[in-house]
Amino acid sequence: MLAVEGLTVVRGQNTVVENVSFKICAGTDTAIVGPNGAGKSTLVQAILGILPHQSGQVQVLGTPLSTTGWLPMGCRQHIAYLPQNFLVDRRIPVTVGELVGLGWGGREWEIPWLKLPQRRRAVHQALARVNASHLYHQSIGHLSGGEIKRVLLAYCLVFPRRLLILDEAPAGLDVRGEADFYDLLYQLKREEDWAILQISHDLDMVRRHCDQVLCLNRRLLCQGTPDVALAPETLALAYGTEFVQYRHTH
Ligand SMILES: Nc1ncnc2c1ncn2[C@@H]1O[C@H](COP(=O)(O)OP(=O)(O)OP(=O)(O)O)[C@@H](O)[C@H]1O
Repeated sequence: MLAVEGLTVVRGQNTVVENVSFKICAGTDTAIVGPNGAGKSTLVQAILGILPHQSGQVQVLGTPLSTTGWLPMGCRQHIAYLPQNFLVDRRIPVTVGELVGLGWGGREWEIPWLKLPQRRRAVHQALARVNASHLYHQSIGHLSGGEIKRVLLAYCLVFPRRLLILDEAPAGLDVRGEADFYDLLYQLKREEDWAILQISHDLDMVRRHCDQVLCLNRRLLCQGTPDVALAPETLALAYGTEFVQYRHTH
């Protein structure tokens, strides 16, 4: 689904991601962990083509991403991305139904109203999956932080895609919302074969839910199953020995 080979990304004067290589397959959930400033968001943004990369290769579904971040539309539409923060002018007069509907679209150019009933049905289904049907007519300016997260997730799900990239996605969700969120991710990977790549600081969640872990601190320190990649030695490399001792004594 995604192949990254020797990826290096420079921001300003600094190399913040260096020579990173990994692959992710359909039907799996991969976590990127590492301390603040480790380059996790930068790595994801380079994979998405939001940031250019200086060297290395990224292939999405076998199609190469250019160094400037260009990917053919037919391939890009298989990727859904939920960012860490969603900054929007709350005065924009857009309803939840309209926002989620923007994520629905076919490959080719179409007359917008041609498939209106299909789009409406898809929007309702996506909102139902994230328990947000009641927000359909709500203006996006009136949503709480957790509600915005649910609506953005519906935006990702409204069209069938294959790769879901999440940057600390459940932050802001309540306890029930978080549990539902991980159930939904499990469903997407098991029943619909989505590949999931998620940045997380919640190591316990990563142990419970993820199949593969990438431990990053500018370079990839370790990759493997949670048991391997979150072993005390790797955590000590990433976060320092004091942190690992602290976790052991609590
Ligand atoms: N716009 C920018 N220009 C230059 N350097 C930047 C920019 N944004 C981030 N950086 C630097 O890039 C490095 C990696 O940042 P990044 O946001 O990718 O880390 P992160 O692992 O996602 O951190 P966190 O866990 O805190 O979200 C940091 O040293 C940061 O200061």
